[in-house]
Amino acid sequence: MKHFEFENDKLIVLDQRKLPFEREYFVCSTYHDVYVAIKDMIIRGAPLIGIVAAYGVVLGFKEIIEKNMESTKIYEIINYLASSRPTAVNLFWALERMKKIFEEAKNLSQSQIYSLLLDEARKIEDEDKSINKKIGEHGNTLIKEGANILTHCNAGALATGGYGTALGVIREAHFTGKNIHVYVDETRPYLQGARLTAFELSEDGIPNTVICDNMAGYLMKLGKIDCVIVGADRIALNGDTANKIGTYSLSVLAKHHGIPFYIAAPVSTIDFNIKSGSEIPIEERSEDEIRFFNGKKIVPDESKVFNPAFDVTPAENITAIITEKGVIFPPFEENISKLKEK
Ligand SMILES: CSC[C@@H](O)[C@@H](O)C(=O)COP(=O)(O)O
Repeated sequence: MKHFEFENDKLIVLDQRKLPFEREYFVCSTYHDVYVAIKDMIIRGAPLIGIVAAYGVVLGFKEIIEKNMESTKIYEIINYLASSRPTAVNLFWALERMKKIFEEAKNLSQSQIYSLLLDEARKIEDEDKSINKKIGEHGNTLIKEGANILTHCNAGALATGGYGTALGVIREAHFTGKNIHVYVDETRPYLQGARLTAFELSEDGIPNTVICDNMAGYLMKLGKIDCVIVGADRIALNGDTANKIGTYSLSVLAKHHGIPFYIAAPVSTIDFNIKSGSEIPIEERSEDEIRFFNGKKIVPDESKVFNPAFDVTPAENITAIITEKGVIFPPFEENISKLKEK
């Protein structure tokens, strides 16, 4: 099975908390289950959060029909799903698309509305897969033969409908025979790099080496990194980009060492409503993600912990943004605005 599938009115998702050593599935039969899957990071990654939320709306509407409720109850359900995680704009983008379909269809029968919502969710899923392939192809033009690429977190197939954004570029470079090597930041505290990215790369036979996050600067100094490619959770109009905590530090290191720093993301990750990164809400997650490691307490109780899940990389640290519509270079403000019209 794939890492998620909507079938017979159920959304079945691969439980990413258990990877790489266990393959367990979490079954979402209700929109509340979908909320839990997103909030508890059973699934994660900006594009996948959007896709899964769209199916959450479908399940929500199914419940409306079964319980003889007013169709407009869907607004409440959409708002509830929107409160699952705050940073990845793809969540709000996908919910907005679903809301639009509902509004255009609201005078039809409930079963017709249900079918249209399901069609839209499937469309969001299918589009994402082809978008990632295009991101891969555009990004590959930036990758040199034999490149050593550093990535952070997981912006792979597991974080999207398939293929991945940052890992889409990496896959494309690998499958076009460029002999690349990937350094994978383990990505504390949730370890998306060590658990998920290393797993995906290894499954595809892409040579990779996992490092602790604090080793990246040393590798750059040794001349072992040719470029950095990461995904994004939200990109502001001026190019400021929110991504997994630690991305900002990497961008500073890359700039210091004169290493190109690329963001790979679909246009749906651009928030055309915000001017700069200071407007991006940064999720704070449970202290326990830091206090505990593998179920074992590692921090003294007396110590406080702080667990922001994302940070914002300023546009001036970004060499280019790779999208399905092409590679965007500075001036970002001007070039990102043009994407809206394309
Ligand atoms: C293609 S996924 C891009 C981003 O969503 C990814 O880099 C990231 O930061 C994921 O964070 P997560 O907290 O695991 O959802």
